[in-house]
Amino acid sequence: MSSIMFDGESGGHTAVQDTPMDLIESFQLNDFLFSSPHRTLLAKGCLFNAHSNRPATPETLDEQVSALFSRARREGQTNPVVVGALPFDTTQPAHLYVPKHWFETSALSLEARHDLSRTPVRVTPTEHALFPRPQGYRDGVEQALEAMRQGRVEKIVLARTLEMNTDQSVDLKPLIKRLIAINPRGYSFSLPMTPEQPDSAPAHAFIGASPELLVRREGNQVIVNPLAGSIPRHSDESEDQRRASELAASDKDRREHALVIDAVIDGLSPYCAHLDIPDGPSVIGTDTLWHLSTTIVGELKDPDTTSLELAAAMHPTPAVCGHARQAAYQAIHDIEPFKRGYFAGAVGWCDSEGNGEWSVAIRCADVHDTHVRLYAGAGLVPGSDPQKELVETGTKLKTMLNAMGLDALNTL
Ligand SMILES: C=C(O[C@@H]1C=C(C(=O)O)C=C[C@H]1O)C(=O)O
Repeated sequence: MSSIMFDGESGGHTAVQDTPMDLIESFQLNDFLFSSPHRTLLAKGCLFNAHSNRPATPETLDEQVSALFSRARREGQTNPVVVGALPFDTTQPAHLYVPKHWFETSALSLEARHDLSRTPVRVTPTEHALFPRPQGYRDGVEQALEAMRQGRVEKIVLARTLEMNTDQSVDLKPLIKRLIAINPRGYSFSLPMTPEQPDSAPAHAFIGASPELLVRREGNQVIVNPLAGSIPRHSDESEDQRRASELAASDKDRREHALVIDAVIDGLSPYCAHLDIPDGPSVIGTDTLWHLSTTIVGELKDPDTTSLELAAAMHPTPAVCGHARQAAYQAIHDIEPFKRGYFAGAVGWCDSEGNGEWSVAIRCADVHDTHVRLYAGAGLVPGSDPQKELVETGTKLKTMLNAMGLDALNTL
C-alpha cells in the first residue's frame, strides 16, 4: 500500500488517513493484524520481544508490560503498543512483543467486507486427521460428565483438534481477508509467532476469527462480551430461527452461560466502580452458530488499569475452561490428549495509555508452513450429550474451514 509511511527509525504509532482496507491490503506474513467490529490495527516488524519465561499472571504481565513500554520509550517511541497472546495455561509465558510500527483506523464496513469475501483462498490438504478421533472425544465427554457426577466440578470445556498437512505453505493474506469478510461481528486476527523473521520465511502464525470479546478498554470504560451456550445454525431460515429460540429457552445453556457471567463479574468487580449488567442473555449469530451473549459495561476505578491487566484478571473464564477453575483445569489436563497453546487464551493489543482490545482465542488455528492445527471446544455441564457436543465442536471448526474453502471436510 503506497500511503503507509513509517515515521523514522524509532517507529511507533503512526496516525493514518488510510482506510481499513488499505491496512488490510498492506498486511504481510509477519505482521500482526487485528480487525474487530470497532477498529482495525496493523503492526509491522518487531522492535523487541518480551522473551519471558514467567507465568502469564496479572502481576507478572503488568510488570512485563511496564518494562516493555519503558524500553520502547528509551528507544524513541512516543506511544508504543504491545501485541500478542496469553496462553490458555497461565503457568506458561505470554507471547508479547513491541512492534516497530503500528497503525490503527476504523472498522471495515459491511460493504467492504462483502467485496473481500470474494478473495480466493487456496488451501489444499494432502492429509488430515481429527485428534482425538470422534469416539475418543465422546469418551472424553463421558469422563468429564463422570467428574461432574462425583461433584468435583460444575462445568468443563472440552476441546478437540483437526490437523492437516497442505501441499504448500499456507498463504496467510487471503486467509485473514476471508476470515474478516465472513465474520463481520468477529475479532479476526493473524499473530506472527516469529515476528522478527523476514517475510520470506515460511508462515508461522496463530490465526482466527473469534466471536468473543474478553475485554475492551477505552479510557475509563470497560466492555466485556462473554459467550456461552451454543447451537448450530441451519440453512433453512425458519429452522434457523427455531434453533435460536430453542437456545434462548434452554435451561442447560442458560446454566452454562450464568457460570461464565458470575465469574466475569467476580473478575471485573475489584477494578470497576460500577457495572451495567443486563437482566439476561441475548442470542447472537456467527457464520455457523447461535450463541448466548451478554455485554457488560463498567467504569474503571483506577485509570491506570490496563486492558491487558483486565484480560489477565478474567482469563481463563468458564467459557473456555470451566468452573470451578482449578478443578476444570485439572480435568482438561487429564482428558485432552494435546496441548492447547494459545487456543482458548486471548489475542489482542494494549497501548501505552492502557487502551486495547483482547479477544478470546477461539475459532482459530496454528499455522506453521505446511502444517495446520484447528481447535474447537464445547462447554459441558450435567445433562450435556456427547454426540451433540461432537456436532457442536465440528460446527465450530467450520469457521476456519469455511474461510479456507474446505467447508466440505468432514468433521465428524
Ligand atoms: C470453546 C469454544 O467456544 C466457547 C464455548 C461456547 C459453548 O460451549 O457454548 C461458546 C462460545 C465460546 O465461549 C470454541 O469455539 O472452541
